[in-house]
Amino acid sequence: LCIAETCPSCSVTVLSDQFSPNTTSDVAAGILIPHTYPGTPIHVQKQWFKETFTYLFAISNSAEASEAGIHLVSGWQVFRNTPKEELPFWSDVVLGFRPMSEAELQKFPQHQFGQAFTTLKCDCPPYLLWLEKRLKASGVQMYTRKVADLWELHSEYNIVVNCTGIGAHQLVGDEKLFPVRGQVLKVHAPWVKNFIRDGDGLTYIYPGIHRVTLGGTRQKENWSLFPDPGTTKDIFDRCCSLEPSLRGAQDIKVKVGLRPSRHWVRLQREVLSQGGVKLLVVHNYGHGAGGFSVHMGTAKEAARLVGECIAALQGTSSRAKL
Ligand SMILES: Cc1cc2nc3c(=O)[nH]c(=O)nc-3n(C[C@H](O)[C@H](O)[C@H](O)COP(=O)(O)OP(=O)(O)OC[C@H]3O[C@@H](n4cnc5c(N)ncnc54)[C@H](O)[C@@H]3O)c2cc1C
Ligand SMILES: O=C(O)CCC(=O)C(=O)O
Repeated sequence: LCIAETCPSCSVTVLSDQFSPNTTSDVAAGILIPHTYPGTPIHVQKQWFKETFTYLFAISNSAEASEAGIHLVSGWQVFRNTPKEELPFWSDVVLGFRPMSEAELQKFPQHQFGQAFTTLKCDCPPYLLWLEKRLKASGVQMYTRKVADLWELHSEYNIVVNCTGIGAHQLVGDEKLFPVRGQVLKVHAPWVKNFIRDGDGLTYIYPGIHRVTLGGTRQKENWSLFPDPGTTKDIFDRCCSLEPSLRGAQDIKVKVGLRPSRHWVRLQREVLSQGGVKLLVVHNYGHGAGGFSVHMGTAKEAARLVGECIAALQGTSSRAKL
């Protein structure tokens, strides 16, 4: 979408073996709380987060908000022990970040420190459909197709943007990319209005417009997409210990996704070449546990790299497919 919007002369096609609701992004809780990529400078990560926050905040303040599934949510991140770093790098991007008061902490007898703030939350399946609608309105073509090798696209396209998430492990043989399996529950509990996140990152409760997401697990190198019933019970019990009223939650649905994890998001240009023929590639994958929180910032950077590729192509003769 960023490419279609920033480069109207390009003809953009989306190829994917799965669309919503069958992607990792559909499983995400969709909360805007960044995770840290150890291999990326913090100021860059902050910029990605800020751009994403600003973009979604504008949607949350528009008539599109409910169709796009975006809303503000306030809540608490609680810690059993006071963390070394009391101010995360994103604290001045979210709204109203402050330490929790004694009165608020009384709700969490097992925790001794906490942070209160307001952030954005997205119901990912409606958001993805909303994005698809905007893509189609911009004239973008969408086809179901599994790509076995990027090179197979060279005769049809000048530039390939690789946003395949965990699929890049097989597609480009990236050994630095690994799955971190996450299981979550989506429940009906409309009285839960505030988010609660245990600072260890394992247990969280995120109310959305229609359902509340309860999490979670972080299982490195586990490729299983099958829900585990023992894990479902464990997640439910952990969440009920943070918010006992959840015992009354109904219609529990279980989802599993594989976080496309890497020490840094692979956001770079590459030139593939065979027999003197070149294919320009922009990679944008490896967003791990925080892909939703930085999606617009990284998409803008990917679109900028596509702009560089176009400039390079304009200096050559292979412009026919643009
Ligand atoms: C349980 C869980 C909870 C999460 N919660 C949050 C959260 O609250 N906040 C947050 O910021 N992040 C969260 N995340 C992380 C977030 O979901 C990911 O970072 C993000 O979804 C990655 O998006 P993506 O588009 O790169 O990958 P995907 O959503 O997996 O999309 C990749 C697409 O590429 C297609 N594809 C792959 N290989 C090929 C191929 N060879 N040919 C054609 N198409 C291909 C796939 O079909 C898919 O459509 C969560 C993740 C999980 C698992
Ligand atoms: O970490 C969080 O609190 C949000 C959910 C998430 O990003 C995840 O489970 O990976």
